[in-house]
Amino acid sequence: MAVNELFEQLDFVENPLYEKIIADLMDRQYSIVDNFFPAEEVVALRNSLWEKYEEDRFKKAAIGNHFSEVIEKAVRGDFILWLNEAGANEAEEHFFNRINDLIAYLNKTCFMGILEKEFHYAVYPQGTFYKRHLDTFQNDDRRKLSVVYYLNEEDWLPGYGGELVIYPNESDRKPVTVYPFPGKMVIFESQVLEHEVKTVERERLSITGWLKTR
Ligand SMILES: O=C(O)CCC(=O)C(=O)O
Ligand SMILES: [Fe+2]
Repeated sequence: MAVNELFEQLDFVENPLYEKIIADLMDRQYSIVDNFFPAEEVVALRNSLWEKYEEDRFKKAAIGNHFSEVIEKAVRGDFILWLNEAGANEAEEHFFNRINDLIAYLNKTCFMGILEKEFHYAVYPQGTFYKRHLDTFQNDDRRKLSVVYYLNEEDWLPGYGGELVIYPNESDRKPVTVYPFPGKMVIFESQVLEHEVKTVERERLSITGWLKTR
């Protein structure tokens, strides 16, 4: 039986966007998608972030259990709030629907074995950054794919800083600079690619998360 016939039998619908993400990941361990969600969903998520931020629910992000606050501040300066899928509001529910759809696709087509996920909002106040690191530094080797989704205002400019810089593994490939424009999603292999967030000149908003194996 031809593969396409098999997929038809499994009620499989090929998704060109997901196929591009998969091809990018196989080729260079990261993928950048400019409009993963419709613009109104970005606005809804940004409003949801602000609401919770103003309720004082965000905490200074840590880098593990064994570091002092001083060291942590020299490594990363963002404030985070973990999302709870069970208690998601409407905007977050849309977000999780799309993420779950992507996970189902990855598991079906690539046998990635993603069984868990975790996501947090992040706010980088002016002057903060996140030094070069690997997302598995907390000894969480179940983190397979890192997902970053930017919620900045529509008028975000490159000069505001806060670029994500990804360092490819192959020494012949140059670092990749990603501007955190609203609606942009970056997916990369957590165990492979080091990256950093450059100093921000404006408050920088995002959702960051991980797709995890057992
Ligand atoms: O916000 C970004 O662009 C990356 C964030 C990051 O590297 C992290 O939270 O581990
Ligand atoms: Fe990271």
